[in-house]
Amino acid sequence: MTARQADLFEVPGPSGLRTGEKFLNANEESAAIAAIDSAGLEPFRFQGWTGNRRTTSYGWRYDFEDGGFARAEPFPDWLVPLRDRAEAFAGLAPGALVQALLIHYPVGAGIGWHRDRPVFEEVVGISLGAPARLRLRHRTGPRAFDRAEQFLAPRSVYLLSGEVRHAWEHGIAPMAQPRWSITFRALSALGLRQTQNGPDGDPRPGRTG
Ligand SMILES: O=C(O)CCC(=O)C(=O)O
Ligand SMILES: [Fe+2]
Repeated sequence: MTARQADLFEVPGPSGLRTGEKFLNANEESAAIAAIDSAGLEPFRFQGWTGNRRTTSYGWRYDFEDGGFARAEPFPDWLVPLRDRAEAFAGLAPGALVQALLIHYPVGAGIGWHRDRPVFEEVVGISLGAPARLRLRHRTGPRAFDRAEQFLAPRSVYLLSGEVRHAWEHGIAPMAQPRWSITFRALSALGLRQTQNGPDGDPRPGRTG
């Protein structure tokens, strides 16, 4: 897949946001949901608080309990072709998306306002199951925000880069139907430094994922 396909388009709002519908077909979506469901996801934990969504990471993981950034299990085989397609969609070099996060949002779960951690640069998400709205906001004053919203069709892909990734926050309101997502991330310059100078002297993250 390339970014030049007819069903990919630039969306209005903050720059750096791009979406593509029909990134997966219905069979691929079912297979991906089944693979996520059997991947041993665990409730997301943040400083003693437990969220409703369930997650697991590959390649690298960011531990929100201890603030640590560490190697995780390598990508499972089923994820590698999706990672390759996500890189092509985003115009990234093969192997750039070194981290994958699987999320299952049961009914009533969402994700609060946040920016992804600064160890990461480009973020490429695949949306599965219920249609969702990616809410976006950018602070313009002490209590004022610019707001935007991006509809995420099932089986679609989105890229967060540049302005929307760095200057805007994103979140998804709790939903009435279950949703699953696959988020791939590239390392930022900070992430590359941290992975080069880790406590165990790890070299740069492997290019095989
Ligand atoms: O489920 C999604 O598509 C968004 C996930 C997300 O924003 C994150 O994990 O940082
Ligand atoms: Fe995020």
